[in-house]
Amino acid sequence: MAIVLIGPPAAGKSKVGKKLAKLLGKDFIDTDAIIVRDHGAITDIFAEHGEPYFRRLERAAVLEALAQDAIISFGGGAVLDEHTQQDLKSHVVVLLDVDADSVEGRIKLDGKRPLVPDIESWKALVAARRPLYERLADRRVETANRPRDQIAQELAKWIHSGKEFAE
Ligand SMILES: Nc1ncnc2c1ncn2[C@@H]1O[C@H](COP(=O)(O)OP(=O)(O)OP(=O)(O)O)[C@@H](O)[C@H]1O
Ligand SMILES: O=C(O)C1=C[C@@H](O)[C@@H](O)[C@H](O)C1
Ligand SMILES: [Mg+2]
Repeated sequence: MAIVLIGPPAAGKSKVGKKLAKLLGKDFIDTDAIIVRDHGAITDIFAEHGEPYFRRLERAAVLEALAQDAIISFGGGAVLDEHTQQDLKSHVVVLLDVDADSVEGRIKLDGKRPLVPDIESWKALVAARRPLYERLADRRVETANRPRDQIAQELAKWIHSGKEFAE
């Protein structure tokens, strides 16, 4: 069984996932990184082939990742796939959440997300996805104004306690 981090773009899934894996002594897998490894930069894939093609590559990356007993950070939209939604039922799913005001600075920093070039598009995209993120998650963690180390430690404690199986 894997521990899967889902949530809005720039919520901190990749950064926190890496730290959590280290704390738990598990492998870390990032579905965006699998796609980049096999197919090149995400912005290029979107520009050359469009979103539906990207989502097919993403579904393959999700399958590769979920086959392993690891900490897995999903790309922000990986949960849109209905097969992936079904698959997540047999894994521990954590929603890393963040509000628009707190994410604004993070988004501006890199400009690497083709679907969220600015904060207005982030808001619209996250509003549309929020019910899905919340439905799939076993636990929700607020990341605004909290250091990544603290978030990773809180999650590691929760996993160690075994409570994720009872809740
Ligand atoms: N708790 C935090 N506090 C402040 N900044 C953060 C925090 N978590 C992440 N960041 C910053 O936000 C940016 C996005 O983080 P990260 O890449 O981990 O997000 P993500 O959820 O994986 O996004 P994506 O959906 O695009 O993969 C990075 O610049 C990171 O340094
Ligand atoms: O939220 C999204 O749909 C995306 C988030 C990123 O992690 C990448 O997977 C890509 O930019 C798409
Ligand atoms: Mg990421």
